[in-house]
Amino acid sequence: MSIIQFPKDMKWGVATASYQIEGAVKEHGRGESIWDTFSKTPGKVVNGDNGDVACDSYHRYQEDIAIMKDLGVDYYRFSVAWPRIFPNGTGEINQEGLNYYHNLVDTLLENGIEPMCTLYHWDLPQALQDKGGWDNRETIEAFVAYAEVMFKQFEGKIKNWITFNEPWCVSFLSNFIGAHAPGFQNLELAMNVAHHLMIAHGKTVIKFRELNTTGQIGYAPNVEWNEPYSNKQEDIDACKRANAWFIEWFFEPVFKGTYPQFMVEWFEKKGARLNIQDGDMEIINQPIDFLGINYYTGSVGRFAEGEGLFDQEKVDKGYQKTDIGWNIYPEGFYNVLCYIKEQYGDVPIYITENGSCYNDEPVNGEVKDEGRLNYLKQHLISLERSMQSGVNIKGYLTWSLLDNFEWAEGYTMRFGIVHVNYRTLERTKKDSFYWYKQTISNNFFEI
Ligand SMILES: N=NNCCOCCOc1ccc(-c2cn(C[C@@H]3NC[C@@H](O)[C@H]3O)nn2)cc1
Repeated sequence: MSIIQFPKDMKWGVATASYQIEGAVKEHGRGESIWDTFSKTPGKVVNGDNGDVACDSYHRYQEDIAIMKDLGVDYYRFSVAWPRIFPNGTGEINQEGLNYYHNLVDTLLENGIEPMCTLYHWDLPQALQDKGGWDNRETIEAFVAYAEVMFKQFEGKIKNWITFNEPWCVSFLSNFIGAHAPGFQNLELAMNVAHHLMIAHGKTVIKFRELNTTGQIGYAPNVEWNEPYSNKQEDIDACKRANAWFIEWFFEPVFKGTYPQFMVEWFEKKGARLNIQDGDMEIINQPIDFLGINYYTGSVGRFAEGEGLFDQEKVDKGYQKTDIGWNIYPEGFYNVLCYIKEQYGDVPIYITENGSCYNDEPVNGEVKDEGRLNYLKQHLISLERSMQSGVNIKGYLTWSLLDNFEWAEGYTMRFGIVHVNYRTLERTKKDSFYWYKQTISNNFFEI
């Protein structure tokens, strides 16, 4: 029996997002988001599911906070629905929308739980999409104005701010692959969306500092790890490109003020060019207080001419998979964290999302989600290993507190440590909840 021990100042938490849990999409003046539109577009979401009700956390947040209090978390990472604050994206502020988040934050603080607030977790006001969305530079200014309202409203109450969740998903998954809202399939569009997101991030960090806002600010890229199948240079280069799509493309502008040239040239070969204007890179290159990292999976990859965007194919190594079909690859978690430290130094890191999809249902009031429990253990072992290797990990927040609307997969894929019955909205703590609760309390676990 051995023990995996975490440092005494380790922070533990859970994460959710507005469109995935809140519901109440027409309540108290909320405006439409691109996910309201996308989820109601036939064929975009499994079973035609949408976030109209979701987990109804808009009305049940006190119950959810009581569950978190029982869990013993330090942090609750949630996101604000921009369309609740600015129903049209800009212009008139919706006080009822602000009131909801004040009630949420006040209740968290009353229960000794620190809020970690994500300003953008994909629910762009539809009114802004109607004017080009993130492809339109005006959306950058609209976002900074929205962020400024939030900084001023929650000064001293929210001290942990994340500008953007998973800019890769917002740009490439949503505008090149087309699997998420708004669902375009244009590489150059996706690159310009990504660039505008990063400018909005930089301008928001500048605003945060100008206002002397109490607390810390960062962003939360999602990363994968592609391990070369062999030591052949073509396999190494192919995996470098695949990794850089998530890492260098979204890290270099922030940490170095440039885009990775080898990727710029690769995209140019594909006929896609960046539209960088004077001053853009200086704006993006703002020092941040922490880096959020979202990690789920990885794979072994090798060169395959003409395969995908990067002449790279995934190699099936027989890894076990979760119920959503993603490899269980804890070594990739260790590898990517060590790579980030090697490339970007000692930036404080919070794991802002790590979790797994297992669709176990309650039996006699219990949910025996052994797969999720094993995934958690394996990835926390990798996390502790990375800390022993000098990675500056400050905290770990698992995705997710609740089963919820998993985007294009709808309600068919469950990531929660708490089961949600979508008919009755009843919450049931899973075995993984009780294991995570014990791990948080002990700050260690046995294997
Ligand atoms: N890698 N190449 N893919 C090429 C082929 O893409 C097809 C689909 O791709 C993807 C890639 C990544 C994801 C994804 C989902 N989550 C989970 C959410 N994270 C934020 C939070 O809201 C969670 O719900 N994280 N990542 C989905 C689909």
